[in-house]
Amino acid sequence: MRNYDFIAIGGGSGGVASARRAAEYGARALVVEAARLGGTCVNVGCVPKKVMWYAANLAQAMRDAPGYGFTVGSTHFDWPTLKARRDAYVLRLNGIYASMLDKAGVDVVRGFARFVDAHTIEVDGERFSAPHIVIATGGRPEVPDTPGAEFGIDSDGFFALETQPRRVAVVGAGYIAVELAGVLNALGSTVHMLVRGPHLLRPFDAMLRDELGAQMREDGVDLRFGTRVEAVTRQADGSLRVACDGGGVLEVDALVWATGRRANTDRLRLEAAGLSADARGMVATDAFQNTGVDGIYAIGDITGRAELTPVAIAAGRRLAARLFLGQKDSKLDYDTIPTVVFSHPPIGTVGLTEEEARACHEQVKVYGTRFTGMYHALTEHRPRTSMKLICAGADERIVGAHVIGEGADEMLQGFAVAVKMGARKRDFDDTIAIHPTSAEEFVTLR
Ligand SMILES: Cc1cc2nc3c(=O)[nH]c(=O)nc-3n(C[C@H](O)[C@H](O)[C@H](O)COP(=O)(O)OP(=O)(O)OC[C@H]3O[C@@H](n4cnc5c(N)ncnc54)[C@H](O)[C@@H]3O)c2cc1C
Ligand SMILES: NC(=O)c1ccc[n+]([C@@H]2O[C@H](COP(=O)([O-])OP(=O)(O)OC[C@H]3O[C@@H](n4cnc5c(N)ncnc54)[C@H](O)[C@@H]3O)[C@@H](O)[C@H]2O)c1
Repeated sequence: MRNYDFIAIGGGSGGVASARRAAEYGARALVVEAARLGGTCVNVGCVPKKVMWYAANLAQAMRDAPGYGFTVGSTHFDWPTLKARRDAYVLRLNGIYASMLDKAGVDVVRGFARFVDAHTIEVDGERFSAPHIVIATGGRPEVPDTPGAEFGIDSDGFFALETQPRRVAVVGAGYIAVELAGVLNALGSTVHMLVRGPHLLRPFDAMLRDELGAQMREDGVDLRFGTRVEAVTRQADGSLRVACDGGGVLEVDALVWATGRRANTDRLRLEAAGLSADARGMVATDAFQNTGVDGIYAIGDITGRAELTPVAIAAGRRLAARLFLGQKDSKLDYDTIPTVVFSHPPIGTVGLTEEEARACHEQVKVYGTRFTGMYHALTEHRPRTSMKLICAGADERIVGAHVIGEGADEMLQGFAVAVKMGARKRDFDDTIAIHPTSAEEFVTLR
């Protein structure tokens, strides 16, 4: 038995961040990781996704270039080259994570952890104990039990693709579905999006989801709402036949299930620690990441709240400060979490949607604008930018800020600080615009 002060099960965003801080505050810390350090974000999430997004933007820039007087010769995009370079980058990051943990004095054990009791885990027959154990095991893609579902791939499979599929069906309407569909479309695949409901990005402000749908359609994505996949079959030539309800049939080279994720808690032997999970494998916590069992905490995706890397990191760091720095009140505020969807065009959003604001505030005022950004004044492809500020109360406190369009991905971080600090509309009005930018519209809305 090896004894520690703190054990993080899972070496992804939350586990690594919490263990590094715990060690910094003097704790003997251990991270147990079953696969590759960095977890979902580094290996099959944010990082490889953003690389693909950049590639897609380059493809678009080459299409825009003639508007600025460039004659672009014939271009060729080689998927295997991009994949090899992307994989090499991710491998470098795995190494950086290992050396960061080493420098911080955190021990790393490679293997799959299971609980023995509330303070003990077992990894490949070896036991480790600690008074404080955080479960940070993240999630994995979930695929529906549609007949022939196994012929499709999930987001992990997307990142493993060795060649670019020429025709693709993407099932789902969440972050992953719109991001992967946008990338594939910009890189030249024919993309069909099969959405069972009436909207993309259901929890988002209606302006964002409607605008994204309209612009994806204009960009050539075949967006089909109210469509369920009934069966997938592989044909003799290797292509897939996708049968939808209502009789629609598609022939594609790949089908990507982007239908949500479930938590990695099913093989952890939670019951040995006196814990249980819900139907999606999520572990309930209080505001301090405490589970129902003393000394066991949960952070990140397995808590089912705002499944984002910075959220897992922030929750882990605050937990470490509470446990080892004496900061008794240290906890993450889950309100007002900004987020970006790396769709084409990208979306930035923070705070309440208009619908949510109207449900919880009596006095709501909405400011908005829709325009073509200057970059696109000269290009043939002319996506628009839409913005919305949602204000509540007599003093017009900004409770929501939403933007879709060129640059939205880099625009919102600073505004999120202002919204979090309780900025009023007049504070935005008092701020001098930065010209010429799209972001300046946020401080000139009337
Ligand atoms: C395609 C995709 C794109 C994304 N893009 C973004 C983005 O742009 N921005 C953003 O903020 N978020 C993004 N996310 C979400 C983000 O990746 C997650 O919110 C984040 O990784 C969660 O961190 P975590 O620590 O909870 O879990 P993870 O990072 O998933 O880490 C969990 C780790 O635990 C390990 N593990 C599991 N069980 C065990 C066990 N029993 N023993 C030992 N180890 C175990 C796993 O191997 C894994 O490495 C994306 C996700 C996906 C899938
Ligand atoms: N840019 C980012 O920050 C980013 C990017 C990707 C993922 N993420 C995080 O990862 C989480 C998971 O992303 P996700 O896209 O897997 O989940 P999601 O919950 O955002 O979307 C799942 C989608 O699948 C649909 N769906 C579920 N079951 C279905 C079925 N049987 N048939 C058809 N459609 C079905 C849902 O209606 C929904 O549209 C996100 O919520 C987000 O927090 C973040």
